[in-house]
Amino acid sequence: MADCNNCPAKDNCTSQDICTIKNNPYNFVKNIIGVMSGKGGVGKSTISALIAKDLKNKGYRVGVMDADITGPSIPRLFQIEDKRAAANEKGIIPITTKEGIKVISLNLLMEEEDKPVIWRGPILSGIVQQFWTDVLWEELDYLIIDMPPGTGDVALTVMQSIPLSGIIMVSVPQDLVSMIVAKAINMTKKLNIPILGIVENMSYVLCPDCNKRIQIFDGENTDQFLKEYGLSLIGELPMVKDIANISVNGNSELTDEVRNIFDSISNRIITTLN
Ligand SMILES: Nc1ncnc2c1ncn2[C@@H]1O[C@H](COP(=O)(O)OP(=O)(O)OP(=O)(O)O)[C@@H](O)[C@H]1O
Repeated sequence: MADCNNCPAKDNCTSQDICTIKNNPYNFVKNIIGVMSGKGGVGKSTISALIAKDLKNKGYRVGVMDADITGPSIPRLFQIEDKRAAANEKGIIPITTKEGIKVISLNLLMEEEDKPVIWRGPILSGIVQQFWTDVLWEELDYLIIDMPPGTGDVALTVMQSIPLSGIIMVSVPQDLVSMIVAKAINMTKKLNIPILGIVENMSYVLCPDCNKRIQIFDGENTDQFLKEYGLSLIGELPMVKDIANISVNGNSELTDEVRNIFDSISNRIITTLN
């Protein structure tokens, strides 16, 4: 029988008898959102960080778990790459960013951030499990999990050993309708995890001189694809320098256009999970 007292899923769960999820008795996390993509490099980590910052701005208690163990970019996105997490008898203490967001990443536990982790799947999966069971998240309204790209071993571990409230799927226009995204969507559906929506990153380029939107890919089959899978597009982000530079400048350079898109994405998350 699972330990359900402080499980975020306890109100809607029907599988207490067979559930094997372990929860940390010190943690009370209300909502857990996995940010997933069919393949790497589409902006999943950047979007995880910017959703977390927007939720924090709205006054929520927010944490970010970097489950992309072999490509951990979350510490740099929060400019905490020089910090190292400590532990006490209760568990691992996440680093708190200047915005007040709690963050854990393997890089915050490694001596040097550029040392590769040459470990096989079961060890990587074990680390992700520990990020849930052994990190002192304490009370959070939202825990954002930057998932590893694709549908491999570690992604499966996140989905099976952490009680996710929902998934945000990140894609780029040229592969929104592709088989790779469909695989990730089907995996999520098979594991009965709700998809809160799709965020299309690098949807268009904004001309820095005239502010004209340039749509590089026409995305003509997108509507049909979304309809087929019963999903909605909850944000379309431009490809712009201020997003590419958040690990250097933080949020300070973000335009109102980009801020408004994240405001609307996080509002959708809040209302869907309420
Ligand atoms: N909308 C955007 N405009 C400009 N640059 C972007 C945008 N989104 C992401 N990038 C840049 O694209 C690169 C990849 O982004 P990111 O690391 O967030 O992707 P990822 O999907 O998490 O990658 P991985 O799967 O390898 O971890 C980064 O250099 C990031 O700064």
